[in-house]
Amino acid sequence: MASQSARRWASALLSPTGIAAVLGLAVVAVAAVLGPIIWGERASATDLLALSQPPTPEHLFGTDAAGRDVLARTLVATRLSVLMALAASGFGIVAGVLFGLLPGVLPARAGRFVVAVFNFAIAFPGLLITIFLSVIFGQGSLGAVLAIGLSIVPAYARLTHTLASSVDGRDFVAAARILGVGKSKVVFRHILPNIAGPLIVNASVTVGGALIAFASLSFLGLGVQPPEFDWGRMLSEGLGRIFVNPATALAPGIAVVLAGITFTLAGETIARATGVNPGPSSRLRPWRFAKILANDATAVAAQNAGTADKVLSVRNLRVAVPTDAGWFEPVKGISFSVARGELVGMVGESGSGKSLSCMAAAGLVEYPLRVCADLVEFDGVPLLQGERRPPGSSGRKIQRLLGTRLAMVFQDPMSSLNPALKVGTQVAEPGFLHGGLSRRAAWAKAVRRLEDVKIPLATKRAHQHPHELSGGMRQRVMIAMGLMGSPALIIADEPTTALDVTVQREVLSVLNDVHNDTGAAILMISHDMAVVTGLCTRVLVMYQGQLVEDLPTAELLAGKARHPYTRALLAAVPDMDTDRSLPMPTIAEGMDFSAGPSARGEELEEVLS
Ligand SMILES: Nc1ncnc2c1ncn2[C@@H]1O[C@H](COP(=O)(O)OP(=O)(O)OP(=O)(O)O)[C@@H](O)[C@H]1O
Repeated sequence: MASQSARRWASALLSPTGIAAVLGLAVVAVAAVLGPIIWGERASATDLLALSQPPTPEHLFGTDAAGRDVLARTLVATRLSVLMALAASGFGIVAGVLFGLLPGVLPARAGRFVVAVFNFAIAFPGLLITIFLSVIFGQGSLGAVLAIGLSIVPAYARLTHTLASSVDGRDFVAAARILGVGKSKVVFRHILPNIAGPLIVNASVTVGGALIAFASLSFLGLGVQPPEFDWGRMLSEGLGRIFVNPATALAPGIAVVLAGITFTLAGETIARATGVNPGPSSRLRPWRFAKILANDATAVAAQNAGTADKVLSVRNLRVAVPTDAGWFEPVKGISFSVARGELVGMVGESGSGKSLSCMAAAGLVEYPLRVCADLVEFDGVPLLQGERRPPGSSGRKIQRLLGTRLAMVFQDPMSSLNPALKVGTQVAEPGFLHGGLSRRAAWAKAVRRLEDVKIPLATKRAHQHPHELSGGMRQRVMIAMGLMGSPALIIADEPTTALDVTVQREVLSVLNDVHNDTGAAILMISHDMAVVTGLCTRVLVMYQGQLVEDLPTAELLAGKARHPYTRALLAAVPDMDTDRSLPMPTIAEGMDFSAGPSARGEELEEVLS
């Protein structure tokens, strides 16, 4: 675990962002520590013969109105500018985090009051609060630190509260509460460690923001007062003479921007190192194509030949996931197709790559994962060739095609429906997005579709939110949403796993009815052999990212599976004749089926015996 985290830090620090952040921080640190020692004298030395001079070899950024070297002053000002930004951010962040966690510790009513207070404070622009507070605290560095620190508090409190609320609903927090763990212990032991990552990342970005806030305050004459000077004060002095000598404002301006970028890059690096934002893998591309077929129109035509009767054709599809140790391929070059109107099942153990394959085929796999294929074609339109969209196919056209001709039904309908929107609004959406219907017409069609999937009192249900529906109804809502277009294919990813047995039957029967009524093909992903063999006419078997078997259901049930893994999978399914006094056959983890259909190792015999 420790070495994994060390590897992640090493990879983050060695990325271009990490290197830039480290170099930037080193420059800022050296200037802050050594600046006043090395350039302190030069920064305060006035040269009455060189007042407001433009850049010269002796004064690279010219001199100010008192004849002092602007570059030396900028370097010396680093210490005060950075220290003040760090102090204000530290104060604001600590107070903000404590304030944001407070609602979790206080009784419900008091907690709501606290939330209302920081929500109220956040409604005011940060700079306005800063100016208001600095007028109260008085001019000078201490007043500026307090004013900027306090203005950071509401935003940080809100961020902390939002992050804490998202963790608060998790099962482990509920378990801790059931065990009688006190409120503050739950907050500090269970919630805070789980939100620390994003808070730390935001902290470094906040330091960059604070630097700019100090510059703004000094620019308004409210921050640091002479003889002290920071970048903001220098900016304000320089801008007064910008038409006479622009270089005097340029040097502190560049310093503020560079320091701001440095802290932001540092935040990005910490995010990658702590896993909050994984970032791109160190190796840019998992695959190297000797020749990108996408550029070859003849190759496209040749590849498309023979796919007309297919609603989905997938050739050599691969998905790669970036990990600390390089690229991991959960889908290793699979090829399959679904004919128009066909019922195909995809089975395999958990983690075999079923969902990822189908999501990748539907173009739903996102960065940082990478997808490539010799060809993915849906409804006669090539979607992917190599790692890109084939030339000539527009993203808009593909989006419209997928929006109207492909329906997806996911395992957990609660997380695939937006809890904040009414069911009818969500079902109607494809109607006015892709179907060219008015909102009213789309709503009416949505209600008809809810009736089609046998939702009782569809008009009333359309006005309800997802949490007011049962699990089976939510699943039917997802199917109804797919029916707003004229789907050629429904990809159902474990649509019945989260439902009880009777509701499972209802949902399967709705899917079957939809297939019969519309002629849509169905690609049903499941680890339940009974569900797949009950509905589908052909079965695809996935094992460790590979498609190891593709055969008609009748042959599968007749014991004609050729691959040892499929036979092992079938052997592990109980039936009415199974002797319940004997332990069920299991497929041990790590069993080697790689030798393919001809393998007849001892392991297999053990499973099948
Ligand atoms: N977004 C992702 N980021 C990283 N790894 C992923 C991601 N999605 C899937 N994987 C990995 O890819 C592998 C295949 O996942 P997939 O969801 O396709 O499995 P599955 O066969 O559908 O399993 P299950 O039946 O449990 O849903 C797993 O090892 C999983 O951890």
